[in-house]
Amino acid sequence: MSDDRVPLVELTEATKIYRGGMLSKTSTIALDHVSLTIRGDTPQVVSVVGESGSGKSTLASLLLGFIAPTEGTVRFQGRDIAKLRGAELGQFRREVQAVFQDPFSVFNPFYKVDHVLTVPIQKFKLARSTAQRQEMMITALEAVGLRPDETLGRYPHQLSGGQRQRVIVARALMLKPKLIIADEPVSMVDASLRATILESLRTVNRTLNVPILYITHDLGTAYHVSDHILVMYRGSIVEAGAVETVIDAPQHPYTRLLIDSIPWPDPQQAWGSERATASELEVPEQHPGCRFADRCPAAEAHCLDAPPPNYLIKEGHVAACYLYRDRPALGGEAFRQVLATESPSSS
Ligand SMILES: Nc1ncnc2c1ncn2[C@@H]1O[C@H](COP(=O)(O)OP(=O)(O)OP(=O)(O)O)[C@@H](O)[C@H]1O
Repeated sequence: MSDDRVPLVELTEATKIYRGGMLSKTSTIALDHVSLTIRGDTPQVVSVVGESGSGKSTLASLLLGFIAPTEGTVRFQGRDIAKLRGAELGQFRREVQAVFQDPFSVFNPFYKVDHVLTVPIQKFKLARSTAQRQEMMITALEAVGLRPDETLGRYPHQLSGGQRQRVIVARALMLKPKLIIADEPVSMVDASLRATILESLRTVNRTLNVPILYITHDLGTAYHVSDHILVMYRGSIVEAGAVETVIDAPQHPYTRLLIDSIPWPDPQQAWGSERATASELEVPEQHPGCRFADRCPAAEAHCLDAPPPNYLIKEGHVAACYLYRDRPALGGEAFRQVLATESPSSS
């Protein structure tokens, strides 16, 4: 039995360092002491946004248990996922479902699309009869807005990219997951199909109360589908809060840069490549302070001394920037609690 008081997911000071190979001495800090809570009792869509290389996919891989943190822990329903084995690991694999960027890679071109649905039904022994199996597939396909008679019995190439991706959402749905991690799920499909896929994820979130972590570099779609947003920059969460608050009143200079660089209202615009006009400050290549200092128009000498803590801008909204040093600084646990607060738009 799950206990609603135990957070669904708890990331505590998670750091991931990728070491270089045999011939390389370099290492990359892909995630730097990230703390995060996702609650199961108030299911939300939480977007993780940031430019390429900011650590979004590393965060997804940690939460899916594909990689282990170099430091810190990732807990699912109170259990350290690095220690799950046997039946517990199997249950975790069923309860945390992934929807990835490229739906085509999940399909075997020689099998009808039914195959991606029947395999998990058999693997997790979800149906007792062929009729029940068929009914499960039909219900799941309908839940994501697909017509079963136009989907089942076809080969992958006979479906559009958007339909294929919705089959993957249907598959995730059949397993009755407790969390869906969608890593760039619409970046490889036509703009015209993106809305339907995101809509199907939103329907799953709303009707089945499944929290969704939506990873994207596209601020436009994040704005439309999510309740909360986490903005990442070089391995750290630099701003977090309810999506309307963060987008309408961004506080961190990096978030402002990103929002200013989008030619709204085009939601397909990739973002993050623009450079801010940095301050006059001389920023050495190595320093222990804010990682955004070299691009930040507001950087001052003290920004280089130590990484900025998370300052509470207002209830449910935090930014890691010394511009707000007169506000309360939150430790890891308090920061996690802020992120776990119910958003006004969820009910
Ligand atoms: N397996 C790996 N080995 C070494 N370095 C890696 C590995 N995976 C990711 N990195 C590095 O870690 C950093 C974060 O990468 P990550 O893929 O998590 O970022 P991202 O925000 O998802 O980027 P994108 O939007 O381009 O997918 C990058 O500097 C990347 O080069």
